[in-house]
Amino acid sequence: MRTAYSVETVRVAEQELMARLPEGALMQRAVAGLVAACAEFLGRVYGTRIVLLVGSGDNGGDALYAGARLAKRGAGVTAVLLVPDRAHPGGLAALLRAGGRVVRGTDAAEEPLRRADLVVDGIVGIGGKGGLRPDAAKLVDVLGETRAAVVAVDLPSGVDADTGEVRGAAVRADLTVTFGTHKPGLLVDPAREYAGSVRLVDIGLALPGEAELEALQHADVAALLPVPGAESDKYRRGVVGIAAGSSRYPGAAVLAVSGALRGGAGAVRYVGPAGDAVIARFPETLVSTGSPEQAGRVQAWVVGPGAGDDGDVVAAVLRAEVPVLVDADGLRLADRDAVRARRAPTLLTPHAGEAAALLGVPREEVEGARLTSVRELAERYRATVLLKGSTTLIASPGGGAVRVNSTGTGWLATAGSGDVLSGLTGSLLAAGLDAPDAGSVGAYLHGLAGRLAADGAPVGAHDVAEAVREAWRDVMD
Ligand SMILES: NC(=O)C1=CN([C@@H]2O[C@H](COP(=O)(O)OP(=O)(O)OC[C@H]3O[C@@H](n4cnc5c(N)ncnc54)[C@H](O)[C@@H]3O)[C@@H](O)[C@H]2O)[C@@H](O)CC1
Ligand SMILES: [K+]
Repeated sequence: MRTAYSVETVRVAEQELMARLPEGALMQRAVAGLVAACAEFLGRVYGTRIVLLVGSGDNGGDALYAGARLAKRGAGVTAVLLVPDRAHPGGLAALLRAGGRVVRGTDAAEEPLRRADLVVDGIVGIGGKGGLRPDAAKLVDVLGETRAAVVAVDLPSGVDADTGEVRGAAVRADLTVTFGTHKPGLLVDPAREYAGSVRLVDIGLALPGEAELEALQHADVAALLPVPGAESDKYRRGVVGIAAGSSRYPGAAVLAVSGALRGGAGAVRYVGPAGDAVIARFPETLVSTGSPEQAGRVQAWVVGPGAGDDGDVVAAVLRAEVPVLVDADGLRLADRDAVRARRAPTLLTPHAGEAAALLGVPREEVEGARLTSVRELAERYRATVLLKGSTTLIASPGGGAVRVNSTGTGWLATAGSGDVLSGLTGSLLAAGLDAPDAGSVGAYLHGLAGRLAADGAPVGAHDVAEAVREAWRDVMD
């Protein structure tokens, strides 16, 4: 499991560790990792031109000490001091001793930046408050006009470490070298995109059990996937009910069923007006035309994909005392109080546009503040919420770690892809996974399937559904 901790938690852990170590030792651990990453990034240090962007805190101190070590290895190092009289004194002295040079202010930065092989961004780290100040923002603009490679220290300056929000100018890094733990912003868009690839340097922080964010890895998913035992029959493996599709959108039903068949449940029931289309494609589906109550036993329901305006079906499914996944049209039709009153788990799976409609805010607001939005929705609906997107987030009511999925690919932004995810995830619910696990395992497999199916070329949703089995095998390998 990859985890990320909030700034507040990092600060506490740092204090505890610093109290036990000689002064400056922690920073030197961070610096050693930063130097190694820069050297590896450059390939060869001797003769390269490196520019340090140095703010007024310890983030700038890291950059200065790293610059000093790189200068000793033969790099030409220039530090741009944003606030010259507040640059880290020890770091600055070390750089000057090692033969580095210093320029002051943004205007003087232009020429060295244009000639740099590598820029080290030490403007601000976890001490950053609000958007970058005007002189720092100007420096970031100047940097943006150059083609230099950028290594960010701890975080790309200008992104919000705790939320992943980016308000105004921020450094776009090729590599971020982060210390002690990932910060939430490094795993959540839009900030994640500014970080480039991320390298974690262990500085020995002791972190608490519960993280702010958790990202499942292959081994975590493998441990959660339902595997039939010798005693299994279809009911023990779980039966998932799909109430989806309409005469106008029969395809949504077919795709949701295609996802459900690959999610590990023992059988798939379909209820709705698209039964003929479903049975033609998947004859193993148990199809009925009545209401969800009459469909027979299920261990979980999926409702909403392509449902059009059939609010009665959504209401009927919400009355069922089994886990329910609500997607697409179902989100619009679901009564909030009915969702809040449910005793069995509910999983809502909006994309940013649907989440925005539920929250009554513009879509851009959800896209810019994904973590805040998903938490807010989970509280308002007292349900687990899976917010789809380039970094899918899964939050449950009452706080606790938010799951983040990073297997996704831009190729998944294709019609019907969400229907496959809802069927797949509903099947995992029926197989007995709890809502956060079903959501995060579903998103993981779906993202991986999307990557495997796409392999660098466009895909349709049915390709993604078909690749779920390959993704499953890949995880179990
Ligand atoms: N505390 C520790 O034990 C360690 C800290 N380390 C480094 O220290 C950093 C944290 O250092 P600090 O607490 O000094 O904080 P930072 O250096 O991240 O930022 C604080 C400084 O930036 C300025 N600032 C704040 N918001 C700004 C904004 N929006 N625009 C421009 N300037 C802004 C403040 O005036 C302050 O001087 C970490 O990110 C990491 O790089 C590492 O050396 C590892 C050890
Ligand atoms: K930084």
